[in-house]
Amino acid sequence: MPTDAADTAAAPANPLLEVSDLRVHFRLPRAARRRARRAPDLPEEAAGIPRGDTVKAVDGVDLRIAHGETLGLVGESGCGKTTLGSAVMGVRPEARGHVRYRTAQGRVIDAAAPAPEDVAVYRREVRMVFQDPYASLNPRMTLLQIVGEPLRVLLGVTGSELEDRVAAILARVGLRPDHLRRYPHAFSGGERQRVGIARALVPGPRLVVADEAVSALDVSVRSQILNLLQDLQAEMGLTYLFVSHDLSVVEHVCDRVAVMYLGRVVELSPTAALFARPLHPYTEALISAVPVPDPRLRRRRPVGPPEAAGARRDRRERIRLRGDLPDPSAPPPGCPFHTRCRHATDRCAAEVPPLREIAPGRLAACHYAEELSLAGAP
Ligand SMILES: Nc1ncnc2c1ncn2[C@@H]1O[C@H](COP(=O)(O)OP(=O)(O)OP(=O)(O)O)[C@@H](O)[C@H]1O
Repeated sequence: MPTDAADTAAAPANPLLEVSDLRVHFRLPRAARRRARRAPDLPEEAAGIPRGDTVKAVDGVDLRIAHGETLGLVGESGCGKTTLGSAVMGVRPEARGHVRYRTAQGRVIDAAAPAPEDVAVYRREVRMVFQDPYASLNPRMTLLQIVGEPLRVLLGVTGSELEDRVAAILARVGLRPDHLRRYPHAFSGGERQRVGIARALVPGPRLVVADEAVSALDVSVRSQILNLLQDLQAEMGLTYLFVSHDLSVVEHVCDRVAVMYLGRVVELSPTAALFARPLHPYTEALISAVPVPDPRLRRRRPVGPPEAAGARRDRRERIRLRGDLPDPSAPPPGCPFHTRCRHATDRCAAEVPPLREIAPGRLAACHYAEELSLAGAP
């Protein structure tokens, strides 16, 4: 019998991070609101002009991440992935709800409202790897300054100890430790991303939010960085929230995947199950567009016989999503996906489907998830 998401056994019992009823709503600037009021019945093709006055970038998300797990967060551009990641980092003042993190000492910090003494602990233990290795490194700082800054600011490390620790982490991410005094421009995109990873890991975090961490890299470099992230995870006992629009990458590195659509999680499943048999029509469409896997990527965990997901996907038709992502300031009533869903009925236009447990460990927000899952069985 399906149950509500809040009661489900789909999530780990003692999570490292628990996000509950997280909402990040952005009020649009006044000019955009004026335009919207002047043209309330804009045709769909007049996209780009918001029709509402608020964008619900994240709208009631519940997630739990277990220690040592990699949770993928996927969805089209604009569905709220980055906003959710930044709310987890505690840098979204608009965030409402809870982001509860269990520290190494076993205390719980709410990133949405940390006590003053917890701010530095959170910044040390929860770190971020950014997408763009060019924009995210200050070109006027040396590697020693860039990577050393969190050690200096968060842990008060200085002098030769600072140099030693920076050199050690540079070596660990595959860079030459004697390059301490070089500037970012001397490095390639892949090397810069290694610097970004070193900067994230140097104060000894436990949770890392990787936001499109390999999207800006050449395909050949991408697999090296992903393999590095997986090695570091095993070695340092890291937990990852892995934000990506690239499902082929997510398939290789994640234990579970949360699929977002217009600010909500519409499916949450273990990776192998999600790729073998998606429960939500949106997931099904995203997966049908995934290209053949990159053979250079190591799999984090075996996902069944080699024939499994890839071959099944080859047999599956490519599903073209109708139209673009709706205006996020005026989402459709009922199921937010119904305007693009090939299975939608009148019920979908009227009733919001709750995120509920469809099978053990698997949640979906679709009125017809059970039927679709059976119909889509390979
Ligand atoms: N500061 C902001 N003010 C107003 N709207 C915002 C702001 N930041 C994000 N948004 C809107 O919130 C929605 C979600 O954006 P977000 O960047 O989180 O999506 P995303 O899935 O990460 O997309 P992408 O992959 O393109 O970064 C979008 O409609 C975006 O335009």
